[in-house]
Amino acid sequence: MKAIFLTGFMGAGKTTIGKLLGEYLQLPVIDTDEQIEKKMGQSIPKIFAEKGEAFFRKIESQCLQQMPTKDVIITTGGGIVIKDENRQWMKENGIVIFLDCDLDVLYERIQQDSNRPLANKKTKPEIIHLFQQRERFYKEADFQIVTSYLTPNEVVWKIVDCLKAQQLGKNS
Ligand SMILES: Nc1ncnc2c1ncn2[C@@H]1O[C@H](COP(=O)(O)OP(=O)(O)O)[C@@H](O)[C@H]1O
Ligand SMILES: O=C(O)C1=C[C@@H](OP(=O)(O)O)[C@@H](O)[C@H](O)C1
Ligand SMILES: [Mg+2]
Repeated sequence: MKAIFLTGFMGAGKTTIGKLLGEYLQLPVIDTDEQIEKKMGQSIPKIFAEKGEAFFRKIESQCLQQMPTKDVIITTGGGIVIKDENRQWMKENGIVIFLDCDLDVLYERIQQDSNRPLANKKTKPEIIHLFQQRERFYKEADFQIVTSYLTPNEVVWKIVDCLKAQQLGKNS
């Protein structure tokens, strides 16, 4: 099976749902943020604070493009879609699933989280603006699932439905 990429804004549940999906499908899960932290030996906030966003984005693209592309679930950071080369690489190498989520729900989840430097201390209008800048990129995904009022397990089942539909499409 081709790699499954979960994309979406900060707080949409990519990391959480990826782990559950991995258990359900019995596939390994790799989180791009975790890979970056391992490679750099530093936390995401520290990388942003000491080296800046442009550096983080460079490492993020490198990590993404070194990922396996078969029988794996890859959970991405919310900003991975900004770069054309990343979106293109994911499309070419896997199935891209956009976890879409209501901005009110997202804001509640991320506003207090000091692990997300691009959300920390931002006002709600600033968060909305950031989302709007990225929305069209998220929408390039193969599938879009609205997760706002679903439990993580319900999201997993929806993803499995998408994968089955995709498989049926290929066989018909
Ligand atoms: N479907 C959901 N329902 C309720 N809470 C969720 C759901 N998905 C994620 N969460 C919670 O939201 C927070 C952010 O989830 P996370 O997986 O880190 O998001 P992302 O990786 O997309 O930034 C976590 O506290 C997680 O437990
Ligand atoms: O949206 C973004 O630009 C970011 C999202 C984060 O990942 P999550 O989407 O898992 O929070 C992480 O990659 C970094 O803080 C930047
Ligand atoms: Mg995450």
